[in-house]
Amino acid sequence: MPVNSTPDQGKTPNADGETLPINELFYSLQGEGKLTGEPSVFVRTSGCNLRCWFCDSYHTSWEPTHANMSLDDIVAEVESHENAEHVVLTGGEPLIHNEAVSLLERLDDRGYHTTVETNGTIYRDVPIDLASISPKLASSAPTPDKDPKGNGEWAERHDDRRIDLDALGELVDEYDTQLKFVVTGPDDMPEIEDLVEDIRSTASSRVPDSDVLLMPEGTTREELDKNRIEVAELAMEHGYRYTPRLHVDLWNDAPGT
Ligand SMILES: C[S@@+](CC[C@H](N)C(=O)[O-])C[C@H]1O[C@@H](n2cnc3c(N)ncnc32)[C@H](O)[C@@H]1O
Ligand SMILES: Nc1nc2[nH]cc(C(=O)O)c2c(=O)[nH]1
Ligand code: SF4
Ligand SMILES: [Mg+2]
Repeated sequence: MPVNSTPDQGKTPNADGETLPINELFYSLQGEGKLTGEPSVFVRTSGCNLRCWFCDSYHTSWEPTHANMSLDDIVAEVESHENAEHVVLTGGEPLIHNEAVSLLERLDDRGYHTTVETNGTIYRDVPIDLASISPKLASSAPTPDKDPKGNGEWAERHDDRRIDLDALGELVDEYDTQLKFVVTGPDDMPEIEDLVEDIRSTASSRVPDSDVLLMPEGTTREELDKNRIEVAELAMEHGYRYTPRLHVDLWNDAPGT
């Protein structure tokens, strides 16, 4: 269900009035990370505290669009996809919303496996089966030459906010995790290695190399064709995992996939 309109659309909030701004809700295969290939319902919230220049969900960050949906309606729509045992809460940044907590509790009560796709800047105490954390590197900054909308107005705010070691440490300690880095080229590697070491020093639990995943940057097959082999070879060189972008390989940049 792609949602391109603005609020409410006549939806009735549930008794406690909780709603979430939903950009799209669809059934697909998990395209990224350790659970790649798993049939999953994706719930994509709108709104983000960062502005990566390459954001593949432009209408949740740079120009957010959504309909406010009640949690009842979201859960009902998730349940309508009868073959899915996995739900992926993504965005935008889903953890900026207080109501994400109630949604995850309800999904957990119903026995779903929940993955949360997060940029790792916010920790919340909530039932999450896999915290899929994608910390943002310096190369994600929307500098004037890369800004998809303006002239670099977000670059400084983005850079100030993109890493919060306390939040990363808590996420790693409390949940099963994967650290999924978007790689734009070999120059990203020293920062990834330093950050992984910083997270290891901050967290109490062990962060094995097998929980560190390198994902090529790219929103189309053509873009991925240019860098997937280089990123795969970087993963081999460093002993980290490689993750494809299966949905892009299968369906390119089609919405709702
Ligand atoms: C749109 S984000 C939403 C969740 C959260 N805001 C985050 O960044 O992790 C979902 C996933 O797509 C990744 N992503 C976004 N744009 C990308 C691109 N151009 N190439 C590769 N991965 C991208 C993010 O790093 C994240 O792992
Ligand atoms: N198929 C598919 N897998 C995904 N895994 C993470 C996604 C995301 O946008 O968070 C995503 C997505 O948008 N589509
Ligand atoms: S943090 Fe995630 S949603 Fe926000 S701009 Fe970056 S990739 Fe897009
Ligand atoms: Mg995506």
